[in-house]
Amino acid sequence: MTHQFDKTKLPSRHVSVGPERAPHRSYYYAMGMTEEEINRPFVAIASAGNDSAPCNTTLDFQADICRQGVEQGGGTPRRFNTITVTDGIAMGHQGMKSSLISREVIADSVELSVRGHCYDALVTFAGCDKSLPGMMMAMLRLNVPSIFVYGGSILPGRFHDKDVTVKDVFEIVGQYAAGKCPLSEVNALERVACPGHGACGGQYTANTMACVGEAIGLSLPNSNMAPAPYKSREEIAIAAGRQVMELLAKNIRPRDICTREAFENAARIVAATGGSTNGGLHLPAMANECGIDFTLFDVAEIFRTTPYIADLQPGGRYVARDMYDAGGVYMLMKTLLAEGLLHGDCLTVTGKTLGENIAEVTWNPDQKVIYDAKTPITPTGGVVGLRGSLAPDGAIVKVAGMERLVFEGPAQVFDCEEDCFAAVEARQIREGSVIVIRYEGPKGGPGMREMLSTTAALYGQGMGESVALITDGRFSGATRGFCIGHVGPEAADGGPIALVEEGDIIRIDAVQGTIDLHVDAAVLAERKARWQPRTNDYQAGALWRFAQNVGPAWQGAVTHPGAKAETHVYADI
Ligand SMILES: CC[C@H](C)C(=O)C(=O)O
Ligand SMILES: [Mg+2]
Repeated sequence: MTHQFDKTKLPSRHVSVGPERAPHRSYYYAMGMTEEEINRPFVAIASAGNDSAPCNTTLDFQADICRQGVEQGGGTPRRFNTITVTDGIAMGHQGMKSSLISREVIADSVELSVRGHCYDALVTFAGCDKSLPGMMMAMLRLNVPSIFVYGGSILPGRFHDKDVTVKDVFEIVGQYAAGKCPLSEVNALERVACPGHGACGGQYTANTMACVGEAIGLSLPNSNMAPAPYKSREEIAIAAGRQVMELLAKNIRPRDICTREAFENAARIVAATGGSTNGGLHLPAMANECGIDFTLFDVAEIFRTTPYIADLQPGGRYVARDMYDAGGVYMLMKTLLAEGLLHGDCLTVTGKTLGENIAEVTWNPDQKVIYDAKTPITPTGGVVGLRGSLAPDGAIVKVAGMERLVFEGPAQVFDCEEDCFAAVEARQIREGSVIVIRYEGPKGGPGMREMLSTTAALYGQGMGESVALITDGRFSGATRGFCIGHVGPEAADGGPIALVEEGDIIRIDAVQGTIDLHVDAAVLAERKARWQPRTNDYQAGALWRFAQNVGPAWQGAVTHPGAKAETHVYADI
């Protein structure tokens, strides 16, 4: 329905109302706008569309179509774009240091564009790991009526009669290095693994955060998991435009939706789907935007009591397309709500509660992807938080689909990912080792790299269950094996991980949730006294600036940790 708005009460009055704004209006007339359009609310449509990767290539199309919905609802759409850094292409080299930093840049650039032009509402479109949380962070920071739309997953490729994703390509690199397959096989797979537009096709970071968008209430029900090539994405984009006008009319804002309970719902979905460990970073970062204290430890507490119920890759069998066809996030939430594992009374962008939205979903007993929460794949443990003498500030591990949950072994230590990857390629990693990759934290890297190239190569070599890997860096959503990330305090801050030496015994227990370094306190104190901080290779520019401001991983590795809600709003609303 078309709403009527009193423009003099909206932020956009500063750029469109009164004689002193004649110069501003002349710009709008220059762009072909009518007087009537200038007198309507201005709705920002932020797209992370660009040519960097298939994750982003449909976003501008969807964002353009969203204009129709905004207009139907009585608003004037204003499009703009953000940058992205696409992990699949940034992976395995120094480029990955830009990845997490791009989350902050995306949030900041949406913030600045909305503030600068006094937009009244916001619809965001994103398709890749950091752009999803970056957009949602901006929505929470600005707190104007907003909706988040994911561009959709890629469809799976077919190879030797099996559904494949880019994860398989990362892993075949290890198989090739181990002499287990010819180069022709690698080259054949790389040509078919990604058959078109859309974000990485398993329950990796983009799809995990897309599920979070629905669970936390910032996205329309069952909107995000529709694959990028599906025609229904057009209707979803239009519906988002129309609905944001409803939110503006009803004055429903992201912080009315994203309460602490909503964050708990989102954390449940990460663990229930065996989702990306990045969920343990992005949820605290999003909570920080609205002054809610929801750290890695709060996320871990929810993980501890969440059944693992979605048989999705990388730990399980199915791809994101199958999840959508099975009924999507709302089907998953229906069974969790029935078991009392979700807060049904949280508000969502439909203007109704999560429980009311879920009531409209019928459970599909014929699908095989989503288990009934009464009979889960495993009672807990899609993703697990850890803490102990090696990680007093916590750590995280994905155990979905893993047999072995306790690992003890001698450390093999590397001071950067490249050194470890070279050792993997040269087959110098010893079975039973706990590989340590350090100085890769938020500050130390800087940028807290994801290490899929290394973990997938290990997996591809068949070492997935016979080594463990710990780091103050991160992992991609496609990483599998006993890989522990976000170890804090990070090495650059002189955390215990900086003090580990070759052969030290490390024990990780993902059942108890512990990670310990078995070295005498006196020995550690002596090592600590000798420890010297290092400089990294980035002493200027965006990476340097990030390193100056970034907080610890347990708080989401944000550049303004401990933000207070009241000091952190779009001033004029
Ligand atoms: C395939 C994995 C993807 C590129 C990624 O980085 C993530 O899911 O985090
Ligand atoms: Mg990633």
